[in-house]
Amino acid sequence: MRQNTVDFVLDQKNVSLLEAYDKWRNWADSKVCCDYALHSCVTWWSPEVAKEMDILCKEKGINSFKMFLAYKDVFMLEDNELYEVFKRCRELGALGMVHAENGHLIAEKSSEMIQHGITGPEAHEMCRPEEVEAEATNRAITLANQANCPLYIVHVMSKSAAKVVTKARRQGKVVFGEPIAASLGTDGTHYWNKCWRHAAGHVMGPPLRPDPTTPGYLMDLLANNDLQVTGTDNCTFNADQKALGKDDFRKIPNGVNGVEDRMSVIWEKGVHTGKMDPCRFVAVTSTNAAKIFNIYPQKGRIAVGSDADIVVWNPNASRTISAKTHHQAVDFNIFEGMLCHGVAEYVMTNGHVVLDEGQVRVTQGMGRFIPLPCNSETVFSRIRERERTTKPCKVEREPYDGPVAKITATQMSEKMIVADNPIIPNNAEFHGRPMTSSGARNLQDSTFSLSGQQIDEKSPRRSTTRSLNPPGGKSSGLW
Ligand SMILES: NC(=O)NCCC(=O)O
Ligand SMILES: [Zn+2]
Repeated sequence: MRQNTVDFVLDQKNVSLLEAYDKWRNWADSKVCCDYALHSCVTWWSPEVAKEMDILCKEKGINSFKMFLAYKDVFMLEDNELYEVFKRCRELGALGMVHAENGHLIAEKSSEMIQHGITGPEAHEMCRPEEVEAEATNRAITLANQANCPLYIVHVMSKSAAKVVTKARRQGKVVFGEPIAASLGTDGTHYWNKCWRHAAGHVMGPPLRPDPTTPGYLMDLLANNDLQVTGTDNCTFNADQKALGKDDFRKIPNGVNGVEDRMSVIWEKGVHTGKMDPCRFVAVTSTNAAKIFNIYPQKGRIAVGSDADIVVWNPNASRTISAKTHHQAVDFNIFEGMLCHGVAEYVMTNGHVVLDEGQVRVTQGMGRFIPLPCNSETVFSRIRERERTTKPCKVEREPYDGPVAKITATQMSEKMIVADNPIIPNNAEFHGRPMTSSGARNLQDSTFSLSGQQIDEKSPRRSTTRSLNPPGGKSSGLW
């Protein structure tokens, strides 16, 4: 087995993607203790971003871009922007990745929580329940599919979102789902813990789910290839940093640990429970990621010619996870107290032993940046075929040579007036489609509206409203 890492380059909105990339490389290159690669995040859209994506792919070793449907006004893209980014990814042979939550809805519901006086970490989950994740997952899949762009859903946290990914894959969509150590190893009941620090320590987006059967369910899907890869979204904050949100859950920084314990948690909950065999464990922790991110067999395989990044795993040993003994620079561990069967006894990176019977022996800077080439076969072979077979094709026909109506702007606006209705001078509010040529309602339109004023609301004599434009049209119409 082997383990490497891929971090996210995520800077402020409107910062150049190339500058952000350089910043990350400068931070990492002299410090990394194992090989690493990078994903780039796209949090704004412009022709400049499109150009930079090209450079990142062709010259900088980036082959995947993460976009956010959450974090309104900060990182969130609108649907039209996301669609543009997906099209660009497809052109470049890069993988689209999405943080799937409905940012608009979260913003509304967060304010409602505060208005109700619910300011603690439990509100973090309540204002972004499962369906908020599932809706955005479905939307991301739809937009990616329409752009013929392969998609990777990062941090799948709920049964509902996992079901959406599963269904889409069964429909033949090119989508991959990544549950993480957190969603496979623990649950969102912790948000209701009486200790604020404990509850806040679990805050991440999308949140852990209060349904305690969630981790087992996600593991079942992972074992059976409905989900394919495990990540961590490792992003840790100490208690004093989480405390920025002590009076307002919206200010608690999002993120939890995972990278150190990922293998243990997945072995414990996946292999030790009999849900998956050791080969599947290697696939979901290593090989599948290497294939999707196009670095197989250099990584993800133990073979002559592959990098000597090897974990020697003892399935008979056990350990208990604790913040007191972990190696991460954070004072909290979401897996605190979890007994894990299966322990990494030795770890080699590039042929060097870096974990020796539990002792970490690393040298800063010994890892390398590994460029990830575009056009992964695992990801793009189906996409390329679809490009060819699903190209839009026009119908060849003789041009229409009959009469064409002439209509002035005034005539058009007259036609758009609903006569005889004093409170609704212009019915455009209620109709997405124009009136028919005779002035009647377009029957493909609906007068049903989910919100706001209804077309017949407050109408004093609804049943007797006279219509000058009956369905079927007037005989004195335009024609
Ligand atoms: N998942 C999480 O809460 N980490 C912070 C950044 C992100 O949302 O991806
Ligand atoms: Zn995210």
